[in-house]
Amino acid sequence: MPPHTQRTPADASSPSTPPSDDPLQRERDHLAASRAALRAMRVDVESLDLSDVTGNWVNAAILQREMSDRIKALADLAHTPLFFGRLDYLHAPGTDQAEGAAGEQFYIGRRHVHDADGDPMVIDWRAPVSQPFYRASRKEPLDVGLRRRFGYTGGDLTAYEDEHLTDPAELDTASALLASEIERPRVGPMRDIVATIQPEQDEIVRADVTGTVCVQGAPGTGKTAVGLHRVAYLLYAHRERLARTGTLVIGPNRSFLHYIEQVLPALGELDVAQATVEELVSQVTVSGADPADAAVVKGDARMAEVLRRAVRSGVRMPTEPCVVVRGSRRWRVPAYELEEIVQELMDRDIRYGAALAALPQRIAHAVLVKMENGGEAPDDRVQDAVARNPAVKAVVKAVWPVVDPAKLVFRLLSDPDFLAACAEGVLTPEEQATVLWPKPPRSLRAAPWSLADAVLVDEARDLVERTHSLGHVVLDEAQDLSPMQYRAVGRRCTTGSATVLGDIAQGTTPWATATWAEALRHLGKPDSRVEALTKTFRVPSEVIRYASRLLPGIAPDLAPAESVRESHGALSVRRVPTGRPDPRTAADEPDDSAALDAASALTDAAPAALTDAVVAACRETLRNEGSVGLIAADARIPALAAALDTAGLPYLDPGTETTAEARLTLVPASLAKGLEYDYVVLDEPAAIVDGEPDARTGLRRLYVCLTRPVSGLTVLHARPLPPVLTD
Ligand SMILES: Nc1ncnc2c1ncn2[C@@H]1O[C@H](COP(=O)(O)OP(=O)(O)OP(=O)(O)O)[C@@H](O)[C@H]1O
Repeated sequence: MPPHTQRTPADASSPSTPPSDDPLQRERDHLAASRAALRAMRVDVESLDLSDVTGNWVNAAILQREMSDRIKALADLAHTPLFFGRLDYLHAPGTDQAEGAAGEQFYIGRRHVHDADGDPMVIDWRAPVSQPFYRASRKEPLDVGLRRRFGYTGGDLTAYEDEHLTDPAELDTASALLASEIERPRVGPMRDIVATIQPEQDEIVRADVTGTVCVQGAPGTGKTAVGLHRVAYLLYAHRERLARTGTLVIGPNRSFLHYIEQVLPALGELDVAQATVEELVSQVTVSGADPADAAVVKGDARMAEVLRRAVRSGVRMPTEPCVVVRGSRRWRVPAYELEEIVQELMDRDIRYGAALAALPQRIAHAVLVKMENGGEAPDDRVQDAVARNPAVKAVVKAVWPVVDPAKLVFRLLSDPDFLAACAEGVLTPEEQATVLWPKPPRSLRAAPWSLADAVLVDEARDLVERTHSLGHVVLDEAQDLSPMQYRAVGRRCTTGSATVLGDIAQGTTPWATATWAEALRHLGKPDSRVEALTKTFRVPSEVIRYASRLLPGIAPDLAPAESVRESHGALSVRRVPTGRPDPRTAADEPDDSAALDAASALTDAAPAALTDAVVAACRETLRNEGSVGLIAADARIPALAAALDTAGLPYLDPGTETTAEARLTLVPASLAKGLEYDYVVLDEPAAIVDGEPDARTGLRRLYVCLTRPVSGLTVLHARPLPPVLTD
C-alpha cells in the first residue's frame, strides 16, 4: 500500500459497494457509532436522580455542579471531530509483546467515549496508550503497525492517511493532513493542535508534573499552544491532585488571555484560572506608571533584601521586664530573657507574621516555667491566658509591631531616610533617589501605585504571611518579567511546578531577562530543564529568514528558526516614495531624548503617501482568505484609524475576535505580541523601532511585529529600514 493514501468519499465508495467493505465508510460508521455512544453517556448522566444520594443541600449543590460540568464536557461539538487518529498496535499494549498476543486498535480523540458495555470507542489523547500517536516513528515504531490520521471537512470525516511504521518499503513522506492543518486560515478563535502535536512538543506537554520546564521557542513554534495542552494533560493525568491545589495560566494582558481561553474548553477543561501578573499582585490598585529607570531598580532582585530589612526594621529589643499579675502573685520575665526570645525568633527563618503569632506564646511559656519553679502546676489553658495578658500584649506591641505591607512600601518610597536605612549597601544613593516618589503622595489612598510597586507590596506581604502555592503555573511570554515579578510568580508555585514559556529575542521590557538560567533562579526553580523549540508553524520561511536577520543584534545566542512551510512570494517589502529626503536612518540615530523627540515628530508627520499606500495594501490583502493585521507604531494608530475610516474599511481592536465578515485588525505594535494573522501589513518599521526607549528594544519590538503572519507579510516604509533589513 502506498504511504499517505488519501481518499475522498467520491473515490472511496460507490453506491453499489456495501458500506462495510469500504475502509473510509467503516471509519465513518465508527464515528457515527461513537457519536451515538457519547449521546448515550450524556443521557445516562442527565437521567441520574440525585435526591436519594444527597444527604444535605450543600452536598446536593456540589454534586449538581459536578454533574452539569460533566454534561457540558460530554457535549458533542459539531465542528470538533470526536476522533482524529487511529493506532493499530502490533500487540495488545501491556502484554510485553508476548508471542501470539492479539494487536489492538484505538481511536484517538479529545475525550474518552465508551459503548454500553464499557468498551472504549474513543481514547482520550492524553491517555498513555495514545502517546505513540505523537511519538512513534519509523526509527522507533513503539509497537505501532499502523498510524492513521483522519481529515474532516466541516464535521464530516472525508479522508484518511496511513503510515505503516514497520513496513520498510514505505517511504517517510510528509503528512498532507498535517500540512493542511498548518495552512488553514486563522479566522475565528484560536484552535487546539491536539491532532498534530509534534514529537518535540509532546515531550514538553507530557513532561513530569513534579519538575519545572522552561521552553525557549522562536516565534510561532507553538509555545502558547504547548502550554495550554500541557495544562490539559496535567489535569487529566493528575486530576485529583491539581483539583485540590489549583492550576493557573499567566499571560501578558487580558486580550491575550481572552485569545487563549477558548482553547481549554475544546480540550475538555473548564476549571483553569487565568491572570495577568498585575491581577496576581492586586493588593493595591495600580494607577501610575514608572519611568523605565525607576521600574528597573524596583524590579531588581536586590529589592527583596531592602524589603526584608524594612519589614523587620520595627523590631526593638526589650529594655524593660514583663510583669504578669495572676491572682495574688506577680511573675517577672527579665529584659535579658525577653531579648533572648526575640533574638531567637529573628534568627529563625520564619515569616514575620508567624513570629508575631509565636512571640506571646514564647513569653507565656517563660512565665509558665517560672510558675512551675514556684510550685504551681499550670496547664495549656493557663499558657493561653497568659499569652493574652495585657502586660504580654504590651511587650509584643512594643518589640514586634504589626506590619501592613502597603504602608511599609508607601513609607519606603516616600521617606528618604527610611529607604536609606533599609537599602544601605544594597542600593546606591542614585538608585535610591530613582525609586523615591518625586512628590510623596498625601495618603495611602492617593498613592499612584505602579505595577512594580504592587509587586513590592506583594513581596512584603509574603515576608509577613506565606503566599498560597498552587499545584501548577504556566507562565507565557515569560521573557518580559522583572526579577521581582519572577519571585511573585515563583511564590505561587513553591510547592508545585511551573511551565515557563518565552523567547529572549522577544523581550521588550527594560528589565527583560538576559538568560533563562537567571529567570529560573529568581523563580526559585534553578535546576529546571530548558528545552528549545526551533520549528515555526506560523511564520513562512521567507518571512522568518528576513526577521531572523535581526537576531545577531537582539539575541546573539539564539539560532534562527526553521519554518515548516516553504512559501514563495510570502514577503513583499515596498518603499513608498514621498518626494522628500530622509533625514537619517533608524540605525544611526543617537540614543538621546532630543533624537527621540525628533523621531516622534517624524512619526506623527508620516507622509500622507505612506498612509495611502498602507490603506491600499490592506484593501489588496483583504482579497485573500483569512485575517489581516495592520501593525503599526502606537503613535501611528490614530492617523491610520482615521485613514481606514475615511476609506470605509472597517477594522477591529486586537482583543476582538475576527470573523468571516470582520477580518481586519488594527494592531498597535505594543500589543502585537502573541497574536497572529493570516496576512500582516506592517507600517513604517523605523517608527516601530523609534517607539521604544532604546534601539535594541526597538529592534526586538520590530522582530515581534514581523513574525505575526501565517501566510504573507507586506512591509511599507517611507523612512529607511534598519540596515540589516536592507539588501
Ligand atoms: N503541532 C502543530 N500543529 C499545527 N499547528 C501548530 C502546531 N504547533 C503550533 N501550531 C500553530 O502555530 C501557531 C503558533 O503557535 P503559538 O502561538 O503557540 O506559538 P508561540 O511560540 O507562542 O509564538 P509567539 O512566540 O510568536 O507568540 C498557532 O496557530 C498554532 O496553532
